[in-house]
Amino acid sequence: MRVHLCVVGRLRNGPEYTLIDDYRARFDKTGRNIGLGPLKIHEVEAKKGGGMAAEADLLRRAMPKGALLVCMDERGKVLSSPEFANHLGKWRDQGQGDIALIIGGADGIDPALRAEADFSLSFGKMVWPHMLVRVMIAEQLYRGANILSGGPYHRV
Ligand SMILES: C[S@@+](CC[C@H](N)C(=O)[O-])C[C@H]1O[C@@H](n2cnc3c(N)ncnc32)[C@H](O)[C@@H]1O
Repeated sequence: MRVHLCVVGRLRNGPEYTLIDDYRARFDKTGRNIGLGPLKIHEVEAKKGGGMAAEADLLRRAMPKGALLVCMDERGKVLSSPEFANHLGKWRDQGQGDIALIIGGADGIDPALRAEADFSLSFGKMVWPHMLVRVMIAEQLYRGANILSGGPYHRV
């Protein structure tokens, strides 16, 4: 199951970029044996003043047709890491070819796109900067793949 991280705004070689790339590589390596990956990152940027609706159009175009749509949203469902891993495993086992994880920009995700989501995932009620959310979800994808593969990375 291919995973697409569709995000608003471009990161240019900052510290977050290095971390995301590290977790992306680890996810791909671990996921390869268990039918997960690769993780692809799609950065979109609307013209200045385009607003959430313009960003939503670009995000819709960035995700593959038929992808399961997961919106990152502080109002969404809070999961433990094993629960998130189970969701990944369930979607994979259902034969889902692609999932798209969406992270909004400074104004958030357009409500119309949020309403289209198959699942909304929250990292808690606090609002995090989108660059950090990218790092956090990349890490949780790697952690989830490790849990599903029986690896030692996740310890409670
Ligand atoms: C700076 S936040 C935008 C917040 C915006 N004020 C809103 O109401 O949606 C940028 C993006 O990061 C993600 N995000 C921020 N905090 C989050 C959280 N606690 N859980 C899940 N995603 C979060 C969401 O995708 C959000 O659109």
